[in-house]
Amino acid sequence: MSTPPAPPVITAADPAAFPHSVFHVRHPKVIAQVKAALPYGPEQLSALDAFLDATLHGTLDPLPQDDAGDRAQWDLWGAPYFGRGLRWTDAPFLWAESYFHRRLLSATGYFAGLWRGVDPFGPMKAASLGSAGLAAELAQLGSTASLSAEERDAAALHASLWGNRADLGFQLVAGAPVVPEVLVDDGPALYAHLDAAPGRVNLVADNAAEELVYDLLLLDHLLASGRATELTLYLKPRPYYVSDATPQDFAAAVHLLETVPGPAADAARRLRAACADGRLVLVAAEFFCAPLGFDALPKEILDAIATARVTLFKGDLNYRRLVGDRLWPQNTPFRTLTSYLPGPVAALRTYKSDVSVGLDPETVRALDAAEPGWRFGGRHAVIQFGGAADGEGVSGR
Ligand SMILES: O=P(O)(O)OC[C@H]1O[C@](O)(CO)[C@@H](O)[C@@H]1O
Repeated sequence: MSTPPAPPVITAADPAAFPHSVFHVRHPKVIAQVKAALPYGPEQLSALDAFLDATLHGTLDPLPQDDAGDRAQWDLWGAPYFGRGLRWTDAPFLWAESYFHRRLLSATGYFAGLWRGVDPFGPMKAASLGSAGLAAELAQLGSTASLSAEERDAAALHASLWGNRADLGFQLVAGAPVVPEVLVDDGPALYAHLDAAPGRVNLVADNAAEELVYDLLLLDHLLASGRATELTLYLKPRPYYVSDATPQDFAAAVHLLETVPGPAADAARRLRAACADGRLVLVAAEFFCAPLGFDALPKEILDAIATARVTLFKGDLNYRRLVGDRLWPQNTPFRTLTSYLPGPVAALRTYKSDVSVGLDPETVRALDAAEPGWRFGGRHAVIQFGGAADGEGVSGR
């Protein structure tokens, strides 16, 4: 059994590296967009300005008093960083980005007063869900009827994969749409695994709106084709990372599907029926808004992974939490890094950050030479299937 030591955790401290730009380029845009999205009053607007200033020029301090009830929890999570004169970019990138999004909610008044419970990203999500492009794509779904069964399988998986490019935070800095490239496609192995024995499929969702619509179509495809006997969809209990999907976003996505006659509305009808009879269960787990890797998953989610036929993890952030937010040698096997989980897992991930595993060195060399920055552009993706735990692991995750 090989147990290579874990490489250092990624931080945003290096001004020349990508994570630093998330704090210094992307976050100012996110806050400007939030300020413009809703008619906030002076209190929220100045809290947002002060918060941005603190993340750019200040040091890490405890959560302000608000009504969320998680201050003691954050004091524990933040103990290594709070009150030590550390800049936001000095803490682990995964931790600091998560704390950024938690503090952003406080600044908008999400936990108390008039703006309590109002999603600061709601208008952006609604615009994405209501886009003419998405409506046109959904109206064309009937054209997949002419595809072979294998092509339909691949189409459902790849639509869910590339739906991840529609992450609204990412679009603030992404360039024009580009030709996508899948570097690893374990889709056929994943379907073969499900064909060998159907069972419950868990999907850990990422973004709302367009991405969630295609995730729902994938779940419907798995249920309708008999691969999944039951489904569990993991959502965020509250807004997080700009466009992450909440139960309210789930309802909005089902509603949109219902409005497009044909295959989209048919899928919505089946999904509603599955919700009604308990074959599709939604879970909005607090853990998914925690600044932690999945090696800290609580027992109930680990049990759900152990008893599922497969658990699908969507998107870049879930990928970082799954394999560990570290600069792994890129040929480290995905299976090795996910073997700490008690059941089969697969990742559907477009590249939006440094972490990269499961690639052969020749592919990496060619990508680095042809397109420096390929790991941040959202043009490359992987579908990686980890199979069941095989006892191989990495120390120090
Ligand atoms: O919505 P996704 O695919 O999880 O992407 C979120 C990603 O965007 C970033 O915030 C910036 O690229 C990453 O740090 C994060 O992992």
